[in-house]
Amino acid sequence: MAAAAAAGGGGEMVVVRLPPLSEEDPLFQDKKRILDSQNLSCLFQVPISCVAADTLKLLDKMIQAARVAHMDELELYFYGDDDFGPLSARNELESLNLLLKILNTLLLTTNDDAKEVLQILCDEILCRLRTLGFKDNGQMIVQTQNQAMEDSLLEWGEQHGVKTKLQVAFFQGAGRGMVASENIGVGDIALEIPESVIISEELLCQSDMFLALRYLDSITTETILLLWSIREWCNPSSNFKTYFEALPANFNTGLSFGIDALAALEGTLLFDEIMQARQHLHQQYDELFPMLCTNFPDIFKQDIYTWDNFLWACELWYSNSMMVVLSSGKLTTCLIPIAGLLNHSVSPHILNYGRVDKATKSLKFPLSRPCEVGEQCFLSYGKHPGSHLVTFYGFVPKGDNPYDVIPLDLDTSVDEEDSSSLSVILSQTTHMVRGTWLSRSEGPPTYGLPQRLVSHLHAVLNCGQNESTPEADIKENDRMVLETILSIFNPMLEGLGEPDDLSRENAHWDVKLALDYKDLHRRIVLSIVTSCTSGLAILDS
Ligand SMILES: C[S@@+](CC[C@H](N)C(=O)[O-])C[C@H]1O[C@@H](n2cnc3c(N)ncnc32)[C@H](O)[C@@H]1O
Repeated sequence: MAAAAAAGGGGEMVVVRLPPLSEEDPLFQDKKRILDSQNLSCLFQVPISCVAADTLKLLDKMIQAARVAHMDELELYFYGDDDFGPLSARNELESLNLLLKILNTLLLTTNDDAKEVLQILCDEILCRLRTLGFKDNGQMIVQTQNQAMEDSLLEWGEQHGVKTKLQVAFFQGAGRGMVASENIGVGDIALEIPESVIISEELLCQSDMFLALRYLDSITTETILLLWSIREWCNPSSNFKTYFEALPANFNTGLSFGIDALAALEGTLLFDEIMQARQHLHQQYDELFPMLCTNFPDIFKQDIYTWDNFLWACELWYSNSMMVVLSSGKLTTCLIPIAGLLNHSVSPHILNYGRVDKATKSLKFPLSRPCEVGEQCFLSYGKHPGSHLVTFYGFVPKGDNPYDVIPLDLDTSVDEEDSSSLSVILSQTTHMVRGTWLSRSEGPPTYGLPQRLVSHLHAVLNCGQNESTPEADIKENDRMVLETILSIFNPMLEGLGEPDDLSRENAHWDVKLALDYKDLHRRIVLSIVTSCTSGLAILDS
């Protein structure tokens, strides 16, 4: 989707054209409906003589259109008709960066008068990008620590062609992270890693392990890579010795939770997620060992391929790997020395990365929002809910995570004599909630709850209504919906019990993390209960 743009009629207008919505996008129809309902198109004519305030009003419209274009499924689900955004930090970053790219391209080709108005737009976008995440830095406290390992890793990287504007620092509760060693602007490359130091299956191809196992159907290349990394970790003459030496001895993810932490999670979905993941890994280990040690004793030494080392490698790959398109065009899971020191944020600096530049044969990490000297530079690990981050990464991120949702398994058995619009609502069977503090509306008709969920319950509870429905009936219908939601979430809240601050102070890392996650879960459930209760109070008043 290339951005098209041109200078318009007689030099009086600048035409800013957003890429049209793709019909291939599964959300195309929904996005088009929203754009139409907001009277937005992909084409904006900015008068060159516009006063600054009018120019900024036009920019607001452009940003709204870009937000809709970048909506994902979750944002669409929680979208309310009168919600113009911002929808999430990710969406905002994508939208503002798209516009900046289009405007910067226009700046290269337009005349001086047009440049002035374009510059006003660019400056405003940069200003908005600067405000998107100031909170991150203050929330992580820098610690002073011996960083000999990290210094060696950076030196090794430099010798192998790594270029960086970042350095390593230690943060309480997050281990190592990377901070900007100079001011880094939007679009600047914070880190550049040569493909030759990326650990991927392409590196593995020539190894004795790969040659021995490649014909075994039951073992995937990813598993061989994981087994290879265990051996390299223990190999003092590995080409990646400096990288493996600088890795943590323990990853402390949910996969290593002890019995007390698991007990603390009872009543949450995370308990099931961790148990299933652990069971899967145990099963995988039991299928591989001791079989491989018996069949390939020269390659698989028993003392190296222990369950503990296997779990360490699984945690390494889950918490440190990235999906990258290599110069060969292959999309594959990789370990990337030095880039693996970047921590995650829901409002990251680096959002778009993951394709090796064929010209330079390097993987570049450009900034989507500026990072000032001394500020921690964050990456996005992806659109993950807290439960996934605890299980596979071992932390709950700070700030509002829009992917923290509670799925609802609603009984949708209703009479089939419904109208077509009703069937559309009912066919949407996957419903969910998230913290209602993320919602912009509190009162009727949705009371801070997702519009799609409320419409679904209206349909299921047979409270079809239209413009001529008397107010008393509308209120009664709303009451039924709110009471139904309360009947789901009140028992959930009771099941979660009270927060337990005392036992947390001296608790082990895993119990603390489990309790942090439970607090988050409780906060979401409580917000639903509170919104429903306030809604019922509004209906009573
Ligand atoms: C790719 S590594 C990042 C470097 C890591 N901090 C280290 O010291 O090696 C991913 C791990 O960093 C930690 N981490 C990343 N982002 C974090 C955050 N926002 N808060 C707390 N810990 C974080 C988690 O332990 C996660 O498993």
